[in-house]
Amino acid sequence: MASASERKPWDSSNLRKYCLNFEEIPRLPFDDPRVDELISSNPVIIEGSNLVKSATDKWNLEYIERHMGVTTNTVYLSRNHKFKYFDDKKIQSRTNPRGVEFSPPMRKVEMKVEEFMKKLREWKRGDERLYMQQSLTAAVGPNIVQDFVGFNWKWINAKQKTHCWGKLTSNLLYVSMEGNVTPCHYDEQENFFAQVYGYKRCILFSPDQFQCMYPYPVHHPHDRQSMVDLERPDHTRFPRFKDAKGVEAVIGPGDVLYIPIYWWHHIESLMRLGPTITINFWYKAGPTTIEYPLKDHQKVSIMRNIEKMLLEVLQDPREVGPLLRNMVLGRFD
Ligand SMILES: O=C(O)C(=O)C[C@H](CCCc1ccccc1)C(=O)O
Ligand SMILES: [Zn+2]
Repeated sequence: MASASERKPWDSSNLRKYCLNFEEIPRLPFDDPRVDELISSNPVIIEGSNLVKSATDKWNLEYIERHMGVTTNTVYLSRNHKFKYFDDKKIQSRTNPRGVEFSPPMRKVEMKVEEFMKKLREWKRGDERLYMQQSLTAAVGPNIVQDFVGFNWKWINAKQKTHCWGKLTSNLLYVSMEGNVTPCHYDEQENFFAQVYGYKRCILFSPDQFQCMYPYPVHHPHDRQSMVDLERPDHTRFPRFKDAKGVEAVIGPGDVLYIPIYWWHHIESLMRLGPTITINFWYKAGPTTIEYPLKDHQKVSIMRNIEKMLLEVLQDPREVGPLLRNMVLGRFD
């Protein structure tokens, strides 16, 4: 019988079941030269970087509650376990004059950290689930500022330089309930995803899986999210999804997952294993050198620009699909 320290902290009963099988994301020590060979076009879990050691050593919910400071924090509430992000600027935008109906799947409230933690402690089945997603700024308490200052900036600044990324735009602090799911989406920034407390399962798909992932239209509030429900995929509407090839890993305290720009990612806090705390490091993309053949993420960016331009000229989002269909059907086969 493995001792408590060697016993695996989780097993398959903590993971949600999906119809796809996934390859494992490689795990490498931070000083392994293969890390830099993988970065910028492949995900990789980097071990032993001590990137957020000042946090993994001390942070838990009690510490966050005591030191988060007096400002309110952004908390999402969902009636189910899915926290499907939506861009509220796209709900009643001028290019959506007829208000194509959209019912947000979750709601956003500003909460003091004490209130958030109280709701977490008193949560019972049937209550709305909570997910705090707060940008780490100087407004947090002095202890957390101190821990932030103590991150391994030497290591991550060197990574930013080696890979010619743009500036660090934000560090988001995620405090999630067990079992919460962030459905599959991509971001337009490079991401070092540092796990501080608890375990998260991360399922990633490359940008070249675009045809299998069926993203919402760019003008839709769920822009950048996949329309496919990983738990109950509609194989009639999304026939190519069954061919999607994903990679996955469960990350724990001290692990840093590199999520390359434009890579699809689904993130779940393991079930029945308690709350999770993560800090992300979002970087602007580096300069785009145009070399042929174009990379798949560059084609995603081109498709996004075409949809944006069409919306600008057509104005009515309902005309974008028909025009694109008329333009390609039977003409480029
Ligand atoms: O760090 C990342 O990129 C993640 O996706 C982390 C994810 C929460 C992200 C919430 C969100 C989704 C879409 C747009 C902006 C924000 C998690 O850890 O649950
Ligand atoms: Zn994301």
